[in-house]
Amino acid sequence: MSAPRDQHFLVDHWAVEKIAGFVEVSGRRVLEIGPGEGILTRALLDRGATVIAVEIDPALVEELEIAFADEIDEGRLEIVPGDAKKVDIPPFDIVVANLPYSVSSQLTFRLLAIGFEVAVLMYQKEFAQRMIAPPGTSNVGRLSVMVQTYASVKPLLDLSPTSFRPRPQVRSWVVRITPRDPPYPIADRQVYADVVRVLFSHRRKTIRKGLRSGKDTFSPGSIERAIAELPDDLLQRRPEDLALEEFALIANRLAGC
Ligand SMILES: C[S@@+](CC[C@H](N)C(=O)[O-])C[C@H]1O[C@@H](n2cnc3c(N)ncnc32)[C@H](O)[C@@H]1O
Repeated sequence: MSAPRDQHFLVDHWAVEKIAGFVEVSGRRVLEIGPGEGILTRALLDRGATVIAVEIDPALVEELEIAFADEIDEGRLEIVPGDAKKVDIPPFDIVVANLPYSVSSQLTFRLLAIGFEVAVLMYQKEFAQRMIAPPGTSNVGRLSVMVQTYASVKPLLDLSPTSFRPRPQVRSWVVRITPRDPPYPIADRQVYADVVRVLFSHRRKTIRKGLRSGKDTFSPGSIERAIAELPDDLLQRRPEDLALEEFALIANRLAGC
């Protein structure tokens, strides 16, 4: 069984130093989601970062406020109590965090929407593998397409359960996410996100049938117009076989471009 609120704390000091050192944080505003008992927070502060730490557990917030009273007084640490999925987050440059795994997807999408220079994030290994899955492989899905459209992702570290207390049942990967402009023009980002969502919620269907299943999202007229304009060989394939460029092509046709 997993710990409540994904509270698997890092106890491997070698791993903590590696994670804090993957990007230069000195003088930068670093967002940490889920500081827990503060082991990574301490490493980031020691490297000269100003840390904004968002923690959902009120008991941990209280412990952190006592343990880091000096850093808070000096303005080097701001603790934001609340749920990182929805709480207002003060401005930041970089993200470094051992994320709560059960909300990895929602937090990743939220961070990409807010924007950042670079993020070093820990995920469950299988989740990270889905993020980097190339087109045509079984792991590819909404997550991989959306993340790869707006960022490049590089695995940095593979950690075993022994790095944590209590030990999780899964391995963990630390990855670097660097946002970038989409490699292909996207006329309307909301339409693009909707296309990717609709097609992967019918992932066994061909693109033609998947689009026609999206009548709650797109008007029947715009779906038929897009189908008439798209190449037949694309309409016969399945979403997991499409390149990013082809999702952009479909979305641009639906957006009327
Ligand atoms: C995997 S632990 C990491 C703790 C610490 N960073 C470490 O490495 O030891 C995840 C942390 O995220 C917190 N957490 C869980 N869900 C959260 C949420 N929605 N928003 C903010 N913090 C959350 C948990 O209370 C816990 O402290």
